[in-house]
Amino acid sequence: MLLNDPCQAATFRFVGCSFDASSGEAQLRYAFDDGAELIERIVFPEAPTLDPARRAAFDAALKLLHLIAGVSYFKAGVPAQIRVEKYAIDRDTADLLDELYLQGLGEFAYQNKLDLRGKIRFPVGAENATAAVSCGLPRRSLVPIGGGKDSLVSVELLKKIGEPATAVWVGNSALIAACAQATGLPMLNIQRQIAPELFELNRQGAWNGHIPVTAINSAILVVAAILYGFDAIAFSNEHSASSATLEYDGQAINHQWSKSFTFERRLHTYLQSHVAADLDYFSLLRPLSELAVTKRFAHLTQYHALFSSCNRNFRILGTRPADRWCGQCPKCHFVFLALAPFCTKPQLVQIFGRNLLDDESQTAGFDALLEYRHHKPFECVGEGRESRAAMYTLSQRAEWREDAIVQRFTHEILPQLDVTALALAPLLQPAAEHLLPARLTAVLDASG
Ligand SMILES: CC(=O)N[C@H]1[C@@H](OP(=O)(O)OP(=O)(O)OC[C@H]2O[C@@H](n3ccc(=O)[nH]c3=O)[C@H](O)[C@@H]2O)O[C@H](CO)[C@@H](O)[C@@H]1O[C@H](C)C(=O)N[C@@H](C)C(=O)N[C@@H](CCC(=O)O)C(=O)O
Ligand SMILES: Nc1ncnc2c1ncn2[C@@H]1O[C@H](COP(=O)(O)OP(=O)(O)OP(=O)(O)O)[C@@H](O)[C@H]1O
Repeated sequence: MLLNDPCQAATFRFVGCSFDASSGEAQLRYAFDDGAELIERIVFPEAPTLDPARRAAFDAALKLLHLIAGVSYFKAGVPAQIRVEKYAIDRDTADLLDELYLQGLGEFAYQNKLDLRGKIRFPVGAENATAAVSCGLPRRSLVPIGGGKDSLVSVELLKKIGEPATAVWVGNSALIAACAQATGLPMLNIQRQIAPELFELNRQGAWNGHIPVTAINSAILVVAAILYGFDAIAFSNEHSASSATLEYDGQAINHQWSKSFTFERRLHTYLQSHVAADLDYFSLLRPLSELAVTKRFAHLTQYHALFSSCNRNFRILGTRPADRWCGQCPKCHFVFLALAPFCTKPQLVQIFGRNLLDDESQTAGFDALLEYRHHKPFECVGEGRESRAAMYTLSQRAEWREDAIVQRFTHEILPQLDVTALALAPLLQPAAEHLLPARLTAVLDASG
């Protein structure tokens, strides 16, 4: 199949979106210039008949999903012009998208040596919308499950305070399904099929790189919340996700931008004013650092043989690790290091099947986490100060201090650091910022 070269296109078109109530399939259509349509399909299983009170909210949510999910395709060509057909968007919507596309594609632009500043402009064709109204959403939470530790910590916090919740995931990962099953919560699995032509465009050399996938999952779950009736979407994005990966040319580049508090607040406000006034979008773990999360996860032994944070498990096309942890990537390195202060050594080695801290070939990977001679990796890992505090803690423990990577830290890196900045305890204190609805703030006490 030979497709138009998206890098030569003048315009990226949001061609239209639709929802088939009988099959539960949403179709999101895009194109470059007058090229073939790229159609993403998202299937909401056993979709109930839409409550008429929620019709307007559903239509607004579907358009928002169309606009946000377009980032996967837009990035293949990054044309100068954006056209939204079939419906018009207002200033607030355009501002939200301009920021999401610029910041969410920050890593993509940095890696591809592109400067997108001032170049992404969604066209405004409508007056600002009148304020959204409440649409009678029942009081219950959707908890997105990613297969990793964070969402499982959230699940257990919600159970502790008796919040009615459903575990939801996007895509067909068996690993995520097993974690969701183990929560014992009701489950909802939403299928997502990226337009296959995108993979062909990638093979033909289109622009490629990281996209703000949490924003896409968020928009899918907003549609689900309105369709099935949930008034809360409880993500599990920690405080540390707001820190930039690096600074470049005056711009903060954050791999995890769509997990940041900035994006959370932006989407939360937008949804309540433009989609449904009674829908709460927030992260339950926002006050917690990565280390505060791993401390809690260390006690959730029922999930230790099931979870994985290694993103190689979640590829659509590429090869996946045989045994849940590839042991080579930044996520494997970070989660090993961040759990180590809170687990016994045999427990941790059993989870990973090996001791990554006693493997000299992993030195560069751990150096990057410590921000020693490298910048923090482009992955969802904690702040450099968290990794340094965890490593320092291990260097003081008999069971870890002889291990190759820990020994090297002690002899080569530690003498260059200020020991007073390496304490674990301050990093375990909850931060004040969060958007939890009042009924859920009890989890902040339950998480102590
Ligand atoms: C699983 C993964 O990390 N994938 C990234 C990887 O993709 P790769 O080519 O190795 O394989 P596939 O996942 O099979 O994807 C094939 C191509 O499809 C495109 N694509 C995929 C999903 C999507 O939503 N939009 C897409 O455009 C893309 O062109 C793929 O090449 O490398 C890609 C290029 O850097 C990344 O775009 C892939 O990232 C996925 C979108 C993904 O799901 N990544 C998450 C695991 C991830 O990075 N999560 C973040 C959360 C932060 C955030 O929301 O920004 C994290 O954990 O750090
Ligand atoms: N396929 C998915 N479907 C729904 N939600 C997802 C999916 N993948 C990730 N998420 C959610 O996105 C957020 C960020 O994902 P992230 O990978 O950081 O979390 P995690 O998988 O719970 O933990 P870990 O940091 O150990 O990987 C979490 O709330 C997670 O539940």
